[in-house]
Amino acid sequence: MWRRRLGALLLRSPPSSSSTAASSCQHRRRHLLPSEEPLAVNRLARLFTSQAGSDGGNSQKPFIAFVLGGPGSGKGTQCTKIASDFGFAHLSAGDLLRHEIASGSEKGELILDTIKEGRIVPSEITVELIRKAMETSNANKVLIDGFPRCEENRIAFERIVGREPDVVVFFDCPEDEMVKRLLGRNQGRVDDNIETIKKRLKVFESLNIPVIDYYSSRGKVRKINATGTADEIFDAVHKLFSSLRF
Ligand SMILES: Nc1ncnc2c1ncn2[C@@H]1O[C@H](COP(=O)(O)OP(=O)(O)O)[C@@H](O)[C@H]1O
Ligand SMILES: Nc1ccn([C@@H]2O[C@H](COP(=O)(O)OP(=O)(O)O)[C@@H](O)[C@H]2O)c(=O)n1
Ligand SMILES: [Mg+2]
Repeated sequence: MWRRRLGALLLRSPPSSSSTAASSCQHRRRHLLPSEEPLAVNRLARLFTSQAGSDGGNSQKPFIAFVLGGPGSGKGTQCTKIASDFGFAHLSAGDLLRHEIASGSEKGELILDTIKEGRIVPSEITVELIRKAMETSNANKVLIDGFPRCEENRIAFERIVGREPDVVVFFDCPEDEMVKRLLGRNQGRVDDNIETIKKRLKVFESLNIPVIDYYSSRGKVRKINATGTADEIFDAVHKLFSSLRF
């Protein structure tokens, strides 16, 4: 129901890498046997179970809000405001990946190439970065911004953590507005150019919308109209977070 056709601009572009992007995520969707679980994912499970209380566990688990929306929909902008007003830790998957590139780690080259192409980085890399960031922040309320980006991301997280996020906030924004914002972002990002933006929008439609649809069917999604000024949008966001129990 939230699927929107690409604008005329995007329809004219050849689907050069969307199929590559899809297969990169879907290629990794095979269910692993327990003995095959990536180390990072095992560690993530331990992080969550070790925070469980003596009541069987639920009271001390962090409240988790996944924050989703197309590229340029305003996820980062709104997360900063939510963190400030409601005391959430803000973990941006994209920022964590960019820091990994900047750190000069051996995974950096793969991450950089993937981001330049607008594709999805393998889940074990992203989940490990999120795990470390959660461990460091030790927060009891967490915004996870830009994750899960595809079914592989979602399955890796939920299967190991053993529960769903408490809420999924979806910033719904028209594509022409997202393109305009990204081209004006001016942060020197390697993926904020029109060619990569077209690919990212296609990846959002083909891989991320299904995740949003999945959580919608589970009653988890709170859709926010992401047009208007950042402050106008935050009015709606503020109302939403004021209504949540965390
Ligand atoms: N409501 C808005 N109206 C206009 N520009 C916005 C709005 N919200 C954010 N922006 C700008 O659009 C760009 C993308 O916003 P950002 O929060 O980084 O989105 P995302 O994290 O979803 O890609 C940034 O330059 C930001 O300052
Ligand atoms: N869960 C994630 C999040 C981001 N990424 C990569 O990082 C890029 C930038 O993500 P981002 O969340 O910072 O981008 P925006 O939607 O905020 O513009 C994405 O286009 C992907 O290439 C990923 O592979 N997996
Ligand atoms: Mg962002």
